[in-house]
Amino acid sequence: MELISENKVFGGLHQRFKHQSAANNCEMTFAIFLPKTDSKNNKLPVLYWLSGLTCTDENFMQKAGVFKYANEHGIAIVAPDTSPRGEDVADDENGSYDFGLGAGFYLNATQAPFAAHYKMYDYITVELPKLIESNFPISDKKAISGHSMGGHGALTIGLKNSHQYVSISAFAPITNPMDCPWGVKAFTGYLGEDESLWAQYDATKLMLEHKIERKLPIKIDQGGDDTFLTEQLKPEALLNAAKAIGYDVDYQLHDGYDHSYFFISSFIEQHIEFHAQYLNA
Ligand SMILES: N[C@@H](CCC(=O)N[C@@H](CSC=O)C(=O)NCC(=O)O)C(=O)O
Repeated sequence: MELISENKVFGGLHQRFKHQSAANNCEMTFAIFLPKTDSKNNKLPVLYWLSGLTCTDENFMQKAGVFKYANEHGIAIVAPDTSPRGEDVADDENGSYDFGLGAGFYLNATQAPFAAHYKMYDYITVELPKLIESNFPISDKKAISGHSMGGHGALTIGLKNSHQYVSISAFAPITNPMDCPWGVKAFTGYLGEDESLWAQYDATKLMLEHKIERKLPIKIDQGGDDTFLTEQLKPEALLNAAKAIGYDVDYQLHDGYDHSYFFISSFIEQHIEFHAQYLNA
C-alpha cells in the first residue's frame, strides 16, 4: 500500500492509499477516515461507503460532511473507487458515464473484455476488508452504505453477505437494475444475456429469491425531486418485494431533494446514527 495523501479533519485522519488489487488485476485507490480515539488498543468498527456513477473515492469524503458524525460515534469509514482503473482496463466504447470506468456496479464481470478487471464484488467483500483489517486498527464489525449505483451495491452485498455486516443503508439506490436502463446496460455488458446471473446482483430479486440468512436492519432515504427516481431507481419495486417476504425496511421519501450530494449531506448524520446503534452495540 502506498499513501497518496493525508489530512487531519475534525480531530481524525483522512488518508488516501493506492495498492495492487489481486481481484481487479490493477492498481486501486481507496480513502479511509480514522476518527480521533484515545484508546491505543481498541479496534474501530467501520462503515464501507459505495459511491455512484462517475465517482471515485473522493466524492463522498469531500462532499458528504460525514467526519463530525463519524468522529462522534467512533466509526471509521472506508470509501473505495467505483471501478477498476488503468490504461489496460476496458471502458464503454463511447466513453459514457454509466458503464465501464467509474461504473463497476459492484459485480464480478463474466464477459470479455471486462472480466479481466471488473471484479468489484470480490474486491469489496473479500480483498478490501482483509487489507483494511490487517493494516489499520479496525475490527471486523462492518456496516455498508452507498448512493445510487453504490446504494445498489450496498443492498446486494449486504443481502448476500448478511453474516459479514451489521446494518445496511442507502441513499437513492438503484433497487431493481434488471428493470432500468442503467442496470440493463451494465448487466448486458458485464454479465451477458443470462438473466439468472443478473438476478444475483438485483436487490429486488434477491429479496424474493435469495435465501437471506439474517434480516439486517435496512434504512433507505430517497429525494422526492430526484430526476432518476421513476426511470432508474424504482424504490417501490424493492419495497413491494420486502413487504412480500415480511422484511421491514425503514424507507423515507423527502420532499424537494434531488439526487446530489446536497441531499446526502442533509441526511448523513441520520445514517451514521443508524449504523452506530449496531456497530457500537
Ligand atoms: N453525469 C450524469 C449523472 C452522474 C451522477 O449523477 N452521478 C451521481 C451518482 S448517479 C448513480 O450512481 C454522483 O454521485 N455524481 C458525483 C457527484 O459528486 O455528484 C448526468 O449528467 O446525468
